[in-house]
Amino acid sequence: MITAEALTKNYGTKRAVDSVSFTVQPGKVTGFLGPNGAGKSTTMRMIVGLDRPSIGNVTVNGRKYAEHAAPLREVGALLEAKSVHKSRSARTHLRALAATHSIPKKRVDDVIELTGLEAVATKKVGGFSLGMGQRLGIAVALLGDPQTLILDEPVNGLDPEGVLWVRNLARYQAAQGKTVFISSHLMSEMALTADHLIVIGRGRIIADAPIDQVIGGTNVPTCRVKTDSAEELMNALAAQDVQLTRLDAATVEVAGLDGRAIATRAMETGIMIYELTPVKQSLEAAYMALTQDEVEYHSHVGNPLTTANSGKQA
Ligand SMILES: Nc1ncnc2c1ncn2[C@@H]1O[C@H](COP(=O)(O)OP(=O)(O)OP(=O)(O)O)[C@@H](O)[C@H]1O
Repeated sequence: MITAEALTKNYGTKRAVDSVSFTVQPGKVTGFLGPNGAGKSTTMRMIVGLDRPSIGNVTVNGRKYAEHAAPLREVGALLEAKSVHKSRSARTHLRALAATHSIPKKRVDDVIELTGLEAVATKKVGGFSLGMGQRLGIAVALLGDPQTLILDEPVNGLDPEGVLWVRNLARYQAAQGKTVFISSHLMSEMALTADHLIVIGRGRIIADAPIDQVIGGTNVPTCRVKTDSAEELMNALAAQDVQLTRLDAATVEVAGLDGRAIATRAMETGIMIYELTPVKQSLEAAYMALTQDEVEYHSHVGNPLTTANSGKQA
């Protein structure tokens, strides 16, 4: 179990993590989500003692990371900053780490096989692709067969087979009763992997709940409607709190009204609709709704077909 209490990190005048308290439970995969710069990596780095909290504290199974006699056996971590000698081979790197914890060479061979690194195990790490580097980082995390796994963006750079493998690995480890804490920006993948989510924005926790609750909590009724009069339908449905998105010539997505309300309005205005399909809320949509006020680094290319709170067609 990971326990954070009023955990805070200041970098100069910047408060990267702002008094966060949470527990990450064993036997579950806990996803750690948040916009760029929200404080995910800083939090993870504090868990494994790579950054010192300015205020508060964080423990793994009741102790600070540095107080564990054999930290690699207690906590396996894949973090962004890698301290790998680029001229070393993957196998040499893993063996050197294993030697610090009296981990047998056999375990090194096992994690090389487990992470699909056999073919490049003797190659210099400096020449590794992004995905191979990630696999090596995961191999390091698994080396001590730890009770707790902390993976910061583990699927970054992995091919589809690798992404699936990380998902299965995380699920398997949790099923074994281990604590698994994963950050990711890939919502579709997180939806398939996590049981529980902690969402952070500008250094503060904005959600800490089972994934179904996070998705359901921001649920806005949404339907896809097919009609030959899309523009007229959008005009008829336009209202505060209704978001209308023209998906194609004959399809409008309506968020904020249920099927009955849409059908009633269409009938009142003499618009024929020939399909009305409820859309299940996605984790991505729930995440966007949760974090819309927390994003520091906005992109400015929107969907030109989306009109919020307006019935105008783009
Ligand atoms: N060593 C540092 N010195 C100064 N500021 C830092 C340092 N590390 C992180 N920060 C700042 O702290 C904030 C949180 O950064 P952090 O890397 O934890 O975010 P994140 O949620 O992991 O973001 P991303 O999704 O982009 O990886 C950011 O504003 C970042 O610029």
